[in-house]
Order: sequence, then structure tokens, then C-alpha cells
Amino acid sequence: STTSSTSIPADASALLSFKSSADPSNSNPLLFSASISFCQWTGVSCSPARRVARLVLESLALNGTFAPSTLARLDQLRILSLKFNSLAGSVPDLSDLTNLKALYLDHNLFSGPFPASLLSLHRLRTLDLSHNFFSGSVPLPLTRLQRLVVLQLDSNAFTGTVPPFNQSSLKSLNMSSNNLTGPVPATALLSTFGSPPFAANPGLCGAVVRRECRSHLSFFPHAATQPPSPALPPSLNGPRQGFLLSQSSATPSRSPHKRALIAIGFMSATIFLIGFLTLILALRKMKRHKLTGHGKIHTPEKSANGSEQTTTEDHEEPTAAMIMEIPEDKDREKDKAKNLGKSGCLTFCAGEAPGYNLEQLMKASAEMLGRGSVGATYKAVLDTRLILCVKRLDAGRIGLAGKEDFERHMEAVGRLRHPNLVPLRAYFHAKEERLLVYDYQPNGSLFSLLHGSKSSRAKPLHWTSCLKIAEDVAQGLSYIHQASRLVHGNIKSSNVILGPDFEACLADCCLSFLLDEQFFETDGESRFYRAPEARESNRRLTPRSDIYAYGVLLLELLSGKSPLDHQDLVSRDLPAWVRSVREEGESVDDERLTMIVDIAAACIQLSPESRPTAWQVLKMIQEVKEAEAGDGDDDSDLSTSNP
Ligand SMILES: Nc1ncnc2c1ncn2[C@@H]1O[C@H](COP(=O)(O)OP(=O)(O)OP(=O)(O)O)[C@@H](O)[C@H]1O
Repeated sequence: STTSSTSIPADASALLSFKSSADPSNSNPLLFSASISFCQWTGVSCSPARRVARLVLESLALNGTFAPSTLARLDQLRILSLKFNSLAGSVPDLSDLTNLKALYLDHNLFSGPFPASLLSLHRLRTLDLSHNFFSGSVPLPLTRLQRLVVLQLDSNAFTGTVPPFNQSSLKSLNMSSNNLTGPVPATALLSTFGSPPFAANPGLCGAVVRRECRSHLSFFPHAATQPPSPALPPSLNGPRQGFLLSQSSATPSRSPHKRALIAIGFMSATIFLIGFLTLILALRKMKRHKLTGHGKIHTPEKSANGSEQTTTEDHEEPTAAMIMEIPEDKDREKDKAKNLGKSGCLTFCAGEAPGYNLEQLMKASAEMLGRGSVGATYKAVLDTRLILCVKRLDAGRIGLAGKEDFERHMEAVGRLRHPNLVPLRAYFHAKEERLLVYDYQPNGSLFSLLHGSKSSRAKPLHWTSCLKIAEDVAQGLSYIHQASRLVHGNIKSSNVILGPDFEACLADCCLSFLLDEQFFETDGESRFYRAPEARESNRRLTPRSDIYAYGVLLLELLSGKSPLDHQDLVSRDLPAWVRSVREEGESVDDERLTMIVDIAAACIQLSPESRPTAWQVLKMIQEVKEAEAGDGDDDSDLSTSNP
């Protein structure tokens, strides 16, 4: 083997360099101890030529980075596993590891695009990048790795389309829980796998996943790659229905067999969804008005006055939509919208292609969903039938007045992309107007699900649904904290929105910081979620105050009780209380219930330092979920169109 000038074997020096960046706080002092030969170091196995052939460093709490030119120098490496650590940042160039057969980087905090250097590793048989924060597209050249047997990309933030995998070597594929979109290519291999590898990707469609490619998919950024969809028939023209009903014959060239398959799959999913939604709708006693197309996002002459700015959402009827004011003089209003449309441009986030312009947005049919601390929120239906969620900020309440500061903040927020976050698609800033444009999420908020109708939904959600929502929110939060170092600042059940597959997504990310400090709500429902140290000022919101809010939310989820009803939590025997309010006779393992309640209790510790990090919370929830998975009890209040 080659040696460095200090006579340390080159492989040993590569390992030591890796350790210094991967474990900056030296929490594993015995790892790579100099007193023994490097071939006997923890996790190291050498070839007869004393070159590192296998390196397995799992669950060692490595919380630094994977530095370039460290392990990449171990060119005889066959197996590399760094799974179950907290390594962050991007994966360095590993193209020199030409002998690598198995690479496990799963369950870490890696982010950035798919590591391109892996595409040249032609001997790779197993590649596991799951449970990280990788984003961007899944590269097409992966289909050319002819020896690949296992490919795990699940639980990341990958976007774009599924490559047409068809290599006969591939026996196990998992791309679930990402944000992939468009039709799944119906190759022989992917058709054999069916839908499981693609679960929890709300934007995927096609025969493989047995979901019709519907018009609402065009809300996603990669819609351009999908086949064009014909317009909705007039009978399905209502904005709400666009989400619930499919279009007929989106792909006329399909074979009768495929069509029958899709029809059966889609009909059962639709019946299931309609049944579920009918139930939810009944529970909420929702009095949603159908828009006539005359309501607009109304731009008043002046900024709203103080009385208009208070939170008016009625939590007894939280989803009862308020129809937008219909302008007295429609033409004058239209002109104003046009002028505003010409006065500036929407800035689209994360490099996404503009799919509409400000003028179209201002002319959209709009329905007010509610008014929160920073402004009013609307469901907007564009002429093109695209449905968006538009937040119109109250000029008088925004502290981040300067255009540059505002834009810098929104740019950072707009870069966030994760399946459990409602993405900010675009924003607009003019002298008196600030708009934020998000994806519209069709299935209401967790608040409505839990408290929509006090009489009929008096009991908490099913245990499996609680775990799923708790994990989804922890995923989103841990992504915000780790990938961006931002703070959500307003976690509460009305800011947890249910996406098309009933996945829980955090909304209103990082907006509390826009508020002028004097308008930071010290009353209103947000205050129940606010950590003691951050009650008075939005400048004191931190990742630890997000965790406090998460703890309150978790108790709300488990108990079905609004935080208003559990304010004196600290003095209670929490597990006993949660057990007492949950349904009698429910078959929840006592130990697991206590484990989850203990997580909530750790989160609401008064001292911020004693609270766990979002990542630790996520790991703990996943442990409970994994223990639960063995039981096979998957009744749930949440339905998805995935089998
Ligand atoms: N992207 C979205 N899709 C669908 N509904 C949404 C979306 N974002 C927010 N909502 C819903 O719109 C309503 C109003 O939201 P808004 O954020 O204005 O008020 P809030 O959440 O009560 O208050 P806050 O400003 O403190 O977050 C809420 O019921 C919320 O659940």
C-alpha cells in the first residue's frame, strides 16, 4: 500500500481525515485509536494487501460532514456504510471508489442534489440514500447501472419524474415519500413492482401507480413533462371538484386492458376518497359556497385598518369559507388588477419556471380561507383552472419593510422543498402590496380534522393516523432546521395542512418573522403553542421554541383536545391523562403510548436546552412507528389513494 510522508499508511490517514470532519466534537474518542493497527479499528476490515475493503460506521452519532478527499481515497473499498448517523451537507465526489459494491448513506442529514459521482460506480449493487434531505431530480443515468440490485431513495425531497428503470438486475426499489411527479414509466420492470415503491409521492400518476393523470398535476413544477390533459368538462368546472374527480380519457391511446385496470383502481380510490371526504365534510358541517367566478383578490385602496387585521377565523367553524368581497364596480376593479399586474412581476422561487403572471393572479376567482396574523389567505382559481393558495400580507403589520430584506427572507423560504412542507412557489413585493403564492392543499387542516365538529368528532384520531401525522410534521420540521437553519415560528394545528394523499404538510413557514414586533400575537390560539421564552417577542423564536410548539401539537393530536384544554400540562401525569381521553377499548400498546407522550413531555420542557432537537424527535417517533409496524394494525382515519 502507498504511504504518506509521515509514514502513516495512506488508508489510515484517509480514515483519520474523515473522522476529524465527521465527528468534530470527538464524541467517539475510541474510534480510530492510534494505538492499534488501522485494520483493527472499529468498523474497518482490510484486504490481504492491508487496504481498507470494508468500512461500517453505523449509529455512531457522527454529526459533522463527509469531507471531500477523505474516504474517496480508499480505492479498494467494497462496502461503505455510514447509516444512522447525523452527517449533514452534501456527499463528496466518490468517483474514485471504482470497486464499491454497496453504499449505505441512509438515515442521515445529507442534502443537496443526487451525488452525481455515484453514477460512474459501475460495480454498485446496493445504493441506499433513504431518509435524508436529498433534493432535485433522480438522474436518468441510474438506469444504466447494470449491476444495481437494491436502490433505496425513499424519504428524501426528490422532485421531477421517475426514470424508466428497466435493468434486469434490479430486485428492490423504493422511491416512496418524495415529491416526484408525472406518470411513472410503465417499463416491464416498474410494472412488475407496481405502486409500493412510489407511495407517498402525491404528484405521481399513471398505470403503474394506478392513479389517473389528472389536471391538478399541472400545479407541480415538472408538469411540463406530462402529456397534455384536455380541459375539464363543464359539469366538473367547480374549483373544488377539480381535485376530487378525474378527467375522462386523458390518454386516448391506452389499451383497453390498461384502461380497465386504471378505471378499477381509480374508481376504488375515488369511492374511498369520496366516502372519506363526505365523512370529513359532514363532520366539519362545512358550509362552503361555490364560487360564481366574480370574487377576486380584492385590493383595497388603503392597507387594512386595525380592526380588520385581527384574527377572525372562527375555530368552531374553521373551514367555513368566506366569499371574497364582490366589488361594487367590477370594471374599475378589473382595471386596478390589470394595472397592478403591469406594475411588477411575480418572483418564482427555487428556479421554477413561471407558470402564470401577476395579472392572471389578480384576476383569479378567489375565496377567503381565513385571516391570520400576517394577513388574509385565499384559495385562488386562475383562468387556466390552476388552483393556488395566495396570502396577502397586511402592509401595516409587516416589520420587514425594506424590499431587499423581504426578498432575501422569501428567497430563503422559497428554497425549502420537502414533501411535508407547503412549498412557497412565488412572491410579489410592491409599495403597498405583498403576496405569497403557495400550492393549494385540498384536504383542510389538522385543526379541522381534530376539532372540525366538536359533537361528531369528540374522540381523538386513530393511533396509526396520530403516528403518521406526528412523523410527517417532525420530518418537515427537521428539514427546516437542518437543511436551511430557518425556524418555522408558528407551528399549530391550523398550520398543518393535509395534502392530496392526506400527508401532513407544514404551512406558513417562517412568516412570524415578517411581523412587526408590536403585532406579535400575545393572544389568539398561537399563544398556547408558544414556548415560555418566546411569548413576548418574535425575535426570540428559535428551533427550540419550534420544538415546544411541536410538543403541544403532539399532545393535541394524541388527546384530540385543543391546547386550550391542556394548559396546565406540566403538573399532570401526562400518559394517564392521554389514556383517559383516548377511546376506551382501543388497542394501543401502553408502552408505546407512554413513549410518544414522553416525547411530547420532553418537547414542552420549560428550559429550551432540555428539549430534544427536531431530528431526535423524528428518530424517536420512527422508533415507535417501527415497533408498531410489526403489529400490522393499520386502521387509520386518513386514507390515501395508494394501496
Ligand atoms: N396552502 C394552503 N392550502 C389550503 N389551505 C390553507 C393553506 N394555507 C393555509 N390554509 C388554511 O387557510 C386558513 C387561513 O390560514 P392563515 O394562515 O391565514 O391563518 P391561521 O393559520 O389561522 O393563522 P396564522 O397567520 O397564525 O398562521 C387556515 O384554515 C389554514 O388551514
